[in-house]
Amino acid sequence: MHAFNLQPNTLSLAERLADLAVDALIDEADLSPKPALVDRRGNGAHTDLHLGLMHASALSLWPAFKAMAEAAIESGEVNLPLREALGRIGREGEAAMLATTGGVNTHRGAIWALGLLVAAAALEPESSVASAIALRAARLALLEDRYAPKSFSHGTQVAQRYGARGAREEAQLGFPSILQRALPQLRRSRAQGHGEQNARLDALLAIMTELADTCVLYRAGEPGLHAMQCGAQAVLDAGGSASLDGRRRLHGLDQQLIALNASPGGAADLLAACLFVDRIESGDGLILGAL
Ligand SMILES: CC(C)(COP(=O)(O)OP(=O)(O)OC[C@H]1O[C@@H](n2cnc3c(N)ncnc32)[C@H](O)[C@@H]1O)[C@@H](O)C(=O)NCCC(=O)NCCS
Ligand SMILES: Nc1ncnc2c1ncn2[C@@H]1O[C@H](COP(=O)(O)OP(=O)(O)OP(=O)(O)O)[C@@H](O)[C@H]1O
Repeated sequence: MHAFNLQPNTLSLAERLADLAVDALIDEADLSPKPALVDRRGNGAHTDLHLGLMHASALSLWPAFKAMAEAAIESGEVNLPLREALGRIGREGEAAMLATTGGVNTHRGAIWALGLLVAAAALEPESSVASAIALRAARLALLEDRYAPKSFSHGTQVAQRYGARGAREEAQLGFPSILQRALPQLRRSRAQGHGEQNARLDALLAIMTELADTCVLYRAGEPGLHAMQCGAQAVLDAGGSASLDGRRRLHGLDQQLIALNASPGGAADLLAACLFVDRIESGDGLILGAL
C-alpha cells in the first residue's frame, strides 16, 4: 500500500515525510463512500473535480512537502524565518497544484494543514506524539507571514459573512478536530473491529459533527453546515458506517449534501491530516525515529 516506503533506509527524513503526506492525501481521496466528496464512486457535489485529478494533485505536492520538511530541519526551531519559508514553499506548491489541475483548487486547505504538520514533525523527529506535533504546527501557524498576499478567497468571504475563521484558526488552535475528534474516533472504531475503511469514514464523520467548514458555508450557507453537522452525528449515533443503520443514514447524508451542494472539503483535508499524524504516532513513526 505504501510503496514509497519499501526501502526506508535509503530515504531522507524529508523524503519520508513527503511520502507520508502524499500517501495520506491519496488514502483520503480513495476512501469511499464519503458524503458529497470526490471518491472512488464519483465526484460528489463537485463538477470540476474527479479522482484522477485528486491523485495527480496529491503527487504534484511531493516536492513542496519535502522542501517544507527540509526548511524545518535546517531551521531546527519554530521562528519567523521558518514560517515565512513555509509560506513561500506553500505558495509554490499551490502553483504546482494549479498547473497540474488546470487551475482547479484540489488541495489548498491540505497544503496548509499537512504542510504545517510535515514541518512540525521534521522539527523534532524523535517526538512523534500527535499532540506534540500539532502544538508545534500551531506555534508556526500563529506567526504572521509578512509576505502572504492579501487574497479575497472563499474563506475570507465566509469569514466576513459568518465569522468563521476556517483553516487558519483550526491550525492556530492546534487542530482540535484531529486531536479531540478524528483520532479518538479512528482508534475507537478500529478497536471495535469495524475495519480500516469504516474507521476512517467514522473519523471523517467525527470531524464533520462540529467543524465550521468554510467550503460548506461558502457553497450552502448555514443550512448546509447544519445539515452536515447533524447528519454526521446521526450516522455515528446509529452505530457508525460499519452498522446497517449507520450505512443507510450515511447514504442519506450523501444524497442530502449533494442536493445542497454542501461538500465538506475542509473536513476531508483534516481527515488526511489525521491519517498523517496517526501513521507517525503509531509504529510507522519509527520511520522518523530510525534516522
Ligand atoms: C490558510 C489558507 C488555507 C487560506 O485559507 P482561506 O481561509 O483564506 O480560504 P480558502 O477558501 O482559499 O481555502 C480554505 C481551505 O481550507 C479548508 N477548510 C475549510 N474550512 C476549514 C476548517 N474549518 N478547518 C480546516 N480547514 C478548512 C478547505 O478545504 C479549503 O480548501 C491558505 O490558503 C493560506 O493562507 N496559505 C498560504 C500559504 C502558507 O502560508 N503556507 C505555509 C504553511 S504550510
Ligand atoms: N475528496 C475530496 N473531494 C472534494 N474536495 C476535497 C476532497 N479532499 C479535499 N478536498 C478539499 O476541498 C476543497 C475543494 O472545495 P471547493 O470546490 O469548494 O473549493 P473552492 O476552490 O473553494 O471552490 P470552487 O470549486 O467553488 O471554486 C479543496 O481545496 C480540497 O482541499
